Amino acid sequence: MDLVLETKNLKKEYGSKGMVFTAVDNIDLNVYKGEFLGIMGPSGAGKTTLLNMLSTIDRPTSGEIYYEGKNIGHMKNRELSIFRRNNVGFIFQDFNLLDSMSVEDNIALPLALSKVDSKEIKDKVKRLSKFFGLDDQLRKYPYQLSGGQKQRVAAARALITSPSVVFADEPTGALDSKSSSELLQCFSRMNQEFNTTVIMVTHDAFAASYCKRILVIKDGKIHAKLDKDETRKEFFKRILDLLASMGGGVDELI
Ligand SMILES: Nc1ncnc2c1ncn2[C@@H]1O[C@H](COP(=O)(O)OP(=O)(O)OP(=O)(O)O)[C@@H](O)[C@H]1O
Repeated sequence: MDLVLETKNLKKEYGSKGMVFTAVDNIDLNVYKGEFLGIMGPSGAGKTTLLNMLSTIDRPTSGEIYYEGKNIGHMKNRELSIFRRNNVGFIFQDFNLLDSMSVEDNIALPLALSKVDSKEIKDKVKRLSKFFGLDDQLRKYPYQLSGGQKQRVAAARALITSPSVVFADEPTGALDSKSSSELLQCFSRMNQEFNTTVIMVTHDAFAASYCKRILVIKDGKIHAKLDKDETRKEFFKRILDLLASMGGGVDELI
């Protein structure tokens, strides 16, 4: 399997002398092409801090991050922002769509910013909107969509640059259970059909059960790892069992 993302001794500290708090504590991680990786853990465990460093939004205090073997720590801010635009897709809990733009323009935005040929943009928007069941929504504006539709627009936008990795931070957090299931099925399909690598932070064991592998983070460290080698329902039960066995501080995850 091809290694897409690798970290070595990844650390993030907040504060200054005498008052240092370690949010992510020496994490070593390998993520392979086509993985659907879930990151779980109690509130304050360091999940978002880890995700922000992996997705290049934030820089580590120490340690290394390699994308397809390339150390991104040496990149200057401008180079890093171009790298991010071309290699990383984002899906946030609150969608982050631009209200003044149509669905079509929201999906196309990352390519429009990269000055890609308009025919190529149209073709890609068409293909992805079909995949996400949004063909009839392209002329609408975000306020005219349901939460589930908005999140599928965000997913299409995240995929349009064919990124190495798509990061999703609590993508089902603002959705009802039916929309959550639909979105997670889309994630599984995009993972299978496009071989997209997805890294998703979630509190929700049901959402996590769609992943192929789960890391549970606690106090900034990897506390447990789970690989899916059974049906989704059986995996869901195993996740619940693990979280229950962890006891204090993880009740909120269940
Ligand atoms: N900018 C910051 N300055 C200081 N401390 C921070 C900062 N950002 C995060 N922290 C602390 O780092 C720890 C990890 O935060 P993080 O947001 O990564 O946790 P999380 O696992 O994503 O939590 P949640 O599930 O509640 O979103 C927390 O104790 C938090 O208070």
